[in-house]
Amino acid sequence: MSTCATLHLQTQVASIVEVLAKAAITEISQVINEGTALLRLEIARGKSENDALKTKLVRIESELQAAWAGGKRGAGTRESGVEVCSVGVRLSDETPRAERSRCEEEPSLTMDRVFGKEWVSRWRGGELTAVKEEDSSLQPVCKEEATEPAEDRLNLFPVKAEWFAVDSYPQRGLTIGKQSGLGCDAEGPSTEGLEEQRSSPPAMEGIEERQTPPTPPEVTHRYFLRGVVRSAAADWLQWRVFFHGCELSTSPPTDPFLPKHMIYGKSENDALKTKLVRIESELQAAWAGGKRGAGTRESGVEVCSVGVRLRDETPRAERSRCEEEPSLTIDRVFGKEWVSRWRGGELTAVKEEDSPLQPVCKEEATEPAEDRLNLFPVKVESFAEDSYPQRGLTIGKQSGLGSDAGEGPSTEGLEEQRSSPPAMEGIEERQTPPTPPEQAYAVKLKTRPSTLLLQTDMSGRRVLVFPSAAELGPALARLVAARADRACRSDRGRFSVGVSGGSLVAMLSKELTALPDLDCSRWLVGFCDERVVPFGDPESTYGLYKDQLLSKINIPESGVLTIDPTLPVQECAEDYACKLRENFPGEEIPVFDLLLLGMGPDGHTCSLFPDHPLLEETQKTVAPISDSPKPPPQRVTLTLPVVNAARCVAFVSTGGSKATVLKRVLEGGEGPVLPAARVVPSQGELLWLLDEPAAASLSLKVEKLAPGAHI
Ligand SMILES: O=C(O)[C@H](O)[C@@H](O)[C@H](O)[C@H](O)COP(=O)(O)O
Repeated sequence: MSTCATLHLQTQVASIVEVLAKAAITEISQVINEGTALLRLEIARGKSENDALKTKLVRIESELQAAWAGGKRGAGTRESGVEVCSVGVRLSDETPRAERSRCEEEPSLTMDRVFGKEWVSRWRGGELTAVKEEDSSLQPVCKEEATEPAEDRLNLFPVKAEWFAVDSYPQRGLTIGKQSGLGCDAEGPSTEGLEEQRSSPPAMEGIEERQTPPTPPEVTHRYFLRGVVRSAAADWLQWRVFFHGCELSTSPPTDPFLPKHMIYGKSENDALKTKLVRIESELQAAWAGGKRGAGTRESGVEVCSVGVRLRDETPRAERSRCEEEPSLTIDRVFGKEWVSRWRGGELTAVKEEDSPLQPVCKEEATEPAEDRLNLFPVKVESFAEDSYPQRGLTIGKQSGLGSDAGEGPSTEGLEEQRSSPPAMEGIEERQTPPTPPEQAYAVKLKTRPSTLLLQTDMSGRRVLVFPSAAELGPALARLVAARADRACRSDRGRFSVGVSGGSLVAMLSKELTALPDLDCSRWLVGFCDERVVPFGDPESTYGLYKDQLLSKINIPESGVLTIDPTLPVQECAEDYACKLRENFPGEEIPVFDLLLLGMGPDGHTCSLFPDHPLLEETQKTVAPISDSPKPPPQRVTLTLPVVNAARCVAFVSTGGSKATVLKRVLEGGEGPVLPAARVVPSQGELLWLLDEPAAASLSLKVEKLAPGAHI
């Protein structure tokens, strides 16, 4: 080609390229402008969302603040002016000066174990000074006077401080609470020197404080346009155009022209969202976990000073959770430790100091309101067998619950009360004197707002009497079905029940199979004891249940834990214990939801017989016995540690032949404690279902259920 033609061609190509370049640049700048406009819109939206998030955060946090400040409604006494809160003591206007200074002096430490979470809080002078959750160390908390305008404040009160190891900090959310991030080391917050930290927020070594927002990653200023530009005018034409010195990153455009803080706004936005989610879940957890006021109205669960109380609007799921997981609240106030257990919103047991947990059951209040004393978990001494007559109940006024002037609840005098039963003014004593230990005896307390009937047999025991076995049977079946429903709805998702032999087999089988729609698909049935005989032997408890019950309900084969009767009795017990371990994973002692026990005329239960060494077994969960006084001689049996670990133990005993032994088991008497009287669940409920002939000799207070009533 001649030079002239070449030049001409080059000119043409140059002019074409120039035209295209201009078109491309126009196109690109239009795209950038649109993109920028979109980004600006996005940022503006993000900013407004930011602001909304901050506003919501401040509100949520103030709600949490209120919750914390609100503590749990006290079970304290009006007179003392000191109200015990869930997380400490709070002073009211009428708190006497002496009391106020005492509160200032003695930090109250409250440890709440509610729904498996341990919340420890320390208060001084009515102010929350430190909190901790689970095994993190106590987080000091000081509430700085807010200096920033409200909408900019990130947090104002003690929330569970998330501690970031230094290397993880930049990737994770915000440090919660500048105030609560007080001094931390690699293991998390230290608590020594809390006092000086109250003066000023200490350096958070290891965690950079957020003086200024972290700068966003450098945005590359080099713009390389790499890509395929589809020219609007010429769809058919695809050009690959490279402009040196002008490269646009191929990642989503980070507009270089936007002010930095607007880009930062997005990451802050995300961080705020993260924090908000956490705070809200904290709030939910706190409410559900039993911190009054820290929850949401929806959860409907309000924590009282010693536990959780259900409200009408408490959602069913929350209600069952409260019923399922007894909340145990340990309040250390004025140097005293009050432990209270609540289940289903009702106070089921209290104890003070190192005395064992005392059961509490509530009768409907009968006295007129004005002459009732205050509701307060009373200190009830548990009586050792030999000391019982010498020690009285420390109840009501004597234990300083109705406090005297200004001194607040006093505990002096408790000691001398041990010497002689205190005068129980305003408290009706039982008509007949209570009888010696491991007895259930009840002293009627006049308290507000209800009459607490205290039984001191150290278990949440109830004695229910039915006119006859015919009425008892259906109530038993309803009890089993109700406990099964509750257990299946719990996070265990199944119902574990232990059944006994004897007359229980026929009653239970008849009544359970009479229930409509009984769903046993998630049941696990074990045997409280079993005879080591072939399953076809009429003495085999499993054999009887298989014929009368198990073959008639929808329980899977894997849902029945049987022994291997072909093994020698020792190995048989070990094999059965192994099956329990497999079916109660992680539980050193298997915890059954319900154990159904019978009691022999000699006071035996399971295959635990009077004066037998097996009564002292504390290590094994299943023990062999070869000398059973009740034939057949070879059996395996659950031991007392397993029986007493159950969430609920229900004895069923009917017939006049049991009357004498029942009186001894339930009301005590001469001689060693019988096996059935040794069933005192440590955490669970204890129910005795009797018919009137069996209860004929009892003088203790019993419950009589109306026909069809639920237990
Ligand atoms: O297999 C067993 O023998 C039982 O488990 C046993 O502990 C039974 O429950 C009592 O002996 C009461 O039996 P009655 O209810 O028949 O009196």
